[in-house]
Amino acid sequence: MHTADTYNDKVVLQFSVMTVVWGIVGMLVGLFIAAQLYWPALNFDLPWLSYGRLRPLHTNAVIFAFGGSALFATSLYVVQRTSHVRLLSDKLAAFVFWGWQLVILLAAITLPLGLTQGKEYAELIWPIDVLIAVVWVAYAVLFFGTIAKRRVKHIYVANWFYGAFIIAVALLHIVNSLAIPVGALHSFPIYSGAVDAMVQWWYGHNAVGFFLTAGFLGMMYYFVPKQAGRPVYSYRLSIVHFWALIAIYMWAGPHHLQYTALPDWAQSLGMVFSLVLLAPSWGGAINGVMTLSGVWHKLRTDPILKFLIVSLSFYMMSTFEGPMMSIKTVNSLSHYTDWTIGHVHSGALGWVAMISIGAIYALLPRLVGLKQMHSIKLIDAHFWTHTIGVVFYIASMWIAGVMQGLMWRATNADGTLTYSFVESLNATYPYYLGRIAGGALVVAGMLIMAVNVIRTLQAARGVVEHPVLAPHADEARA
Ligand code: HEM
Ligand code: HEM
Ligand SMILES: [Cu+2]
Repeated sequence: MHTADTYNDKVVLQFSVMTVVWGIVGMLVGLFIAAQLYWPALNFDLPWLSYGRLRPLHTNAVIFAFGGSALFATSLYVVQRTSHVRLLSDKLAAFVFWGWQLVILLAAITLPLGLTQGKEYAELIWPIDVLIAVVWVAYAVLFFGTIAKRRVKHIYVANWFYGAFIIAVALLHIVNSLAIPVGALHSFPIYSGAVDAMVQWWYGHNAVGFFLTAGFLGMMYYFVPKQAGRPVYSYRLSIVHFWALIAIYMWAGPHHLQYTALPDWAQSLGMVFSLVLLAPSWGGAINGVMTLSGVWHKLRTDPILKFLIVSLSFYMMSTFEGPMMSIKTVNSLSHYTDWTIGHVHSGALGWVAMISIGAIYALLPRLVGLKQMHSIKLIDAHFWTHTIGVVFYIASMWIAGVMQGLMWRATNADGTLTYSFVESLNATYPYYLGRIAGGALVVAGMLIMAVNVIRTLQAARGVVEHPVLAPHADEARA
């Protein structure tokens, strides 16, 4: 068969396998820093094992290596299947894969060495930033080039979300990383003061909105209907919440800077847009969940569907919690506490990780010509281990966070503080132990996944060449 008549599933398989690998690595680092917060001696007095250097290693590994690989794998799979064509270029696909792995490797070296720009989620030094921009542009050309040569008239809604994710991340990365280099390893940002802070959190918040949300909604729009065997609940809703999400996310960034030197009106603006953001977030989640109308019973027997649907309930939870936390009076309690960390991980471990894991379980066997993963029982075991782990993690952080906030603000009749900081820290320790237990369960689940993936790949003989399916006649582009 001519290669143009088949899909390029090699790059999809490469990214799928690396999703599992980087998931394990990134979450192990998360577990390690969680343990450091309980047993500080675990830094072994070595600078490159210190908490301040490993924390950004954790966030970069889970967001950009684990989440990123899942997004690359699924977007490149989905865009081919829904456009009825092979990827624009195999060479470009290989460049995107190896380029991204190089970015991850460089991050894993430089962050423990303490090389950082000091901007959260944008820590990597300027030469790596340049490499990221190059790889990202290649990815954009690959994705949109494939859309351009599609053989169907319309562009499937999943691709809208992936496309928005690709464009927005390019914009965010370039604007927030603008800096003047002084030597190969150091640079100064072109912004300063409150403007720098605002640009950084415009970036940080939209990294959540587009890297950790829009792309994964693309995943939802392909894999939930596929796995349920039902069409998307409402196309009208998908279009409305797409545009609303994109228009509103961009303005909510100041909720990360409540009660700072940022002008008051900007803080209030961030709060208002955050509250409005609830609507399109839930619109999307409801569209995903309602796709199961009529086939709810499948949830009992299909653990992949469980991953996908429970991820949506965590998405709803964190997008309800976020708007609440953006309210200034609530934020004055939650900010600086572990409540924020709980919120982060209900989004990250509940929504992002669970939808990715579900999508990889659905996709990986198909790439190698098998109907399903080696063991459905192991997927179910993973589902329960993960879910219980996440609940442990976030429940610990909620209790710890609210307790910290209340202890820090408690005053005696004479106006002095009731508790010292150390007392609040002591009160937090049991909950840090709870998080370690939850994190260990999540990592254990990932190891179960690794076993299942290895067994599945052993049962197969590498990537199978799948012929490009011809579109329906009434769908085809002239
Ligand atoms: C086994 C699983 C995980 C464990 C044990 C874990 C643990 C941790 C710990 C201990 C911190 C630092 C909290 C602090 O400084 O107080 C952290 C931060 C963070 N983690 Fe995780 N994590 C895990 C999985 C993930 C995943 C899968 C993601 C994303 C997809 C993620 C995203 C983040 C982010 C964004 C932060 C920074 C939060 C902030 O600055 O507010 N984590 N994690
Ligand atoms: C409607 C949607 C959401 C809103 C309005 C929202 C709002 C907020 C607010 C108010 C904070 C606390 C800021 C602070 O006090 O420092 C926060 C932190 C955070 N949220 Fe959300 N959130 C939303 C959804 C999500 C989702 C779905 C995720 C993950 C997938 C997420 C990830 C994060 C992260 C990583 C932080 C910590 C940032 C940092 O300080 O490092 N959020 N969010
Ligand atoms: Cu935000």
